[in-house]
Amino acid sequence: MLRIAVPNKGSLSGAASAMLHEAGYQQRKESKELVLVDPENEVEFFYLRPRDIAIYVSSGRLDIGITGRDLLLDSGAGAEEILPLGFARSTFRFAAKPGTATSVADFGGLTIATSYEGIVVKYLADKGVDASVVHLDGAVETAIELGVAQIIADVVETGTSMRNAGLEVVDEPIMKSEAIVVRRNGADADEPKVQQFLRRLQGVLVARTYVMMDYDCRAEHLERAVALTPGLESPTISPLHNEGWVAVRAMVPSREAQRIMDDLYELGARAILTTAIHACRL
Ligand SMILES: Nc1ncnc2c1ncn2[C@@H]1O[C@H](COP(=O)(O)OP(=O)(O)OP(=O)(O)O)[C@@H](O)[C@H]1O
Ligand SMILES: O=P(O)(O)OC[C@H]1O[C@H](OP(=O)(O)OP(=O)(O)O)[C@H](O)[C@@H]1O
Ligand SMILES: [Mg+2]
Repeated sequence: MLRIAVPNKGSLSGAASAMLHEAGYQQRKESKELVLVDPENEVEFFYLRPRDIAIYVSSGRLDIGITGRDLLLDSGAGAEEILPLGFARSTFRFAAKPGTATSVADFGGLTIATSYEGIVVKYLADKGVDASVVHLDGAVETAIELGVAQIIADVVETGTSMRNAGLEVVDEPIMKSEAIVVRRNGADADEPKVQQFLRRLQGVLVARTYVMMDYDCRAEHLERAVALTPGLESPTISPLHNEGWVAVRAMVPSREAQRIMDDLYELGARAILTTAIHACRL
């Protein structure tokens, strides 16, 4: 049985379970369940704190896990990213009251509050900046108002929390994060059960970002139409009963679907349809 760590709380938890469910796996029905066995798929899910997941996976007790890229880096655990999952996207940034600092080089002698001490200490060391770091569990934005620190380093998604605390970001983002799949450093990359799990998640990612497009067009416009809808490998072309017309079928990125439909219509294509993809293996 493949043993997989899934976030039990926080920003990653709901989206990770939703993605696993879309990939055909059973998921727990209530948040107090700690372990769930899915015998049909030969998988066992362990619901763990997102921060602990890279540590469990690096110990070799669990085969793979879903966590955040920032949490993996912060843990310093011997685990590596094998698939980005496209949700819980954020940046990790420094912020301060306006006028405190314009770059990391100004942080010398100051105190920085963060829940991600591992990332911050390493970053400051790489930059050769001598600042103190104080660890807080959350609501880090308030640390400056309460005098615990002059700088914070925290997750920024929309920037609302920082703005509400009257802070502005300082310097470039330390890193970009999103949910990822991790496994132990150096573990066998070709393990069939792991490969099958990754293919299922990749199938969900593709189903979420592509739609299937069908349309009819005159044969003389085919090359221009295909340039608009090249598909992933190459579009399917079928003859229509009406001579001189063909039917085309190709996957297109959902974000571009409406623009492509407009362009195809301009080209003379008709009966242009898009349908959702529920699952796929590429
Ligand atoms: N507002 C957010 N938007 C996107 N990702 C976020 C956000 N807040 C936290 N994350 C991501 O979630 C992961 C941290 O999860 P964790 O459960 O430890 O904290 P949390 O989501 O802030 O939950 P809580 O504060 O309720 O414990 C990190 O990968 C982080 O980048
Ligand atoms: O840029 P924003 O869209 O405002 O999102 C970022 C905020 O979201 C998270 O906080 P959370 O609500 O999890 O509280 P916490 O700080 O206690 O973890 C994170 O720690 C930031 O504070
Ligand atoms: Mg939080």
